[in-house]
Amino acid sequence: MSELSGKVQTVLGLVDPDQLGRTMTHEHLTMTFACCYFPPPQGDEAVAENPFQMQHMHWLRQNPYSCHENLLLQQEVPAVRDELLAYRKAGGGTIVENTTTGIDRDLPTLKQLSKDTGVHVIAGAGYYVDCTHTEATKRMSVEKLTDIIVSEVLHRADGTDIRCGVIGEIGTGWPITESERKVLRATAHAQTQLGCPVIIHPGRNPAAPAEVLRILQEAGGDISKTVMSHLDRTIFDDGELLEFAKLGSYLEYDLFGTEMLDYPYNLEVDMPSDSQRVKTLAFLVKEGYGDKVLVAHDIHTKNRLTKYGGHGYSHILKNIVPKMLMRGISQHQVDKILIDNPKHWLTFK
Ligand SMILES: CCC(=O)NCCS(=O)(=O)O
Repeated sequence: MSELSGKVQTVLGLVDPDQLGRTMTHEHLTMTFACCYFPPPQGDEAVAENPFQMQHMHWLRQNPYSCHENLLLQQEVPAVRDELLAYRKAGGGTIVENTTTGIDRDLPTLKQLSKDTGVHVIAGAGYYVDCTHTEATKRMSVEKLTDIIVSEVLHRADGTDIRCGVIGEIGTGWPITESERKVLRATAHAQTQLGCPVIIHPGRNPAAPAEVLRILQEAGGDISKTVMSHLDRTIFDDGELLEFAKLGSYLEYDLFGTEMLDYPYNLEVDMPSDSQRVKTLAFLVKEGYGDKVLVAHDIHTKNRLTKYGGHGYSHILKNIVPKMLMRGISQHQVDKILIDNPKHWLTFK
């Protein structure tokens, strides 16, 4: 039995799962999203160049990916520290930090933030989407990729003495590229060796989540210990959602706080409101999937910080939980979503 078995691995070391408390399973505290810059809508080119100030934040709410500065969350460490203190005060205990190779994972900063705030932080191993894979990464064999991922969890990552506690978010697009397929197979092989949690960023197509699970399963991955992220912008039909839920992964609604009329990466997508997200959670609970639901905000741009008028990392605890209760989700079930399900997912086998 490995020393990890029955424990959760944070950036400060191993902890007992009962210590985690309320957990957001998909956040970023420091990263860059420059890889996914999207040109502004025609006619708005000048607006996109406005100084990064409060009076321009209304534009960023609808166009977050069209301003270079907005994509540099790593410039906001002091503001994120304040937000984590507020998160702790609001009853939060743990944050899973999903920044992987390709979007500027910064483990020393995560460690310092955890020390400064008392919030448990769990870091992610592995690789983001194809466009961030280096040529060297693309040339690697599945075996080599597996060794790197295993080492990031078992030994250290990025030349630090810090270990990752989950694999992911592993980035995939649609269609899934060859390099992404290799990383998925390596993820499954590493998970088999480690008995660890895995979290996936699927492509923006309703068929993408199931296809990812198929690849993982074929490579020996443990679907019951795998989280499918971003379902709020990926599967919209209730029937399709139930078909996907049957496959057995965790079901994550992690874009709480985002309202965007034109989702630039796929204009077919109507991004739901928070009220619609809560309705979907209630539906999944009613259908018997209460043990599989997870929630988060996936903060990955500056404008979502409270410093810039955004909802911040405490939005779910402060605003969404009361709404869940109002819509008939019991306190017991809320606790499952915020405490028990993350704890079970994050504990090494
Ligand atoms: C790195 C953050 C991330 O991937 N967030 C998901 C954004 S979206 O695909 O849901 O638009």
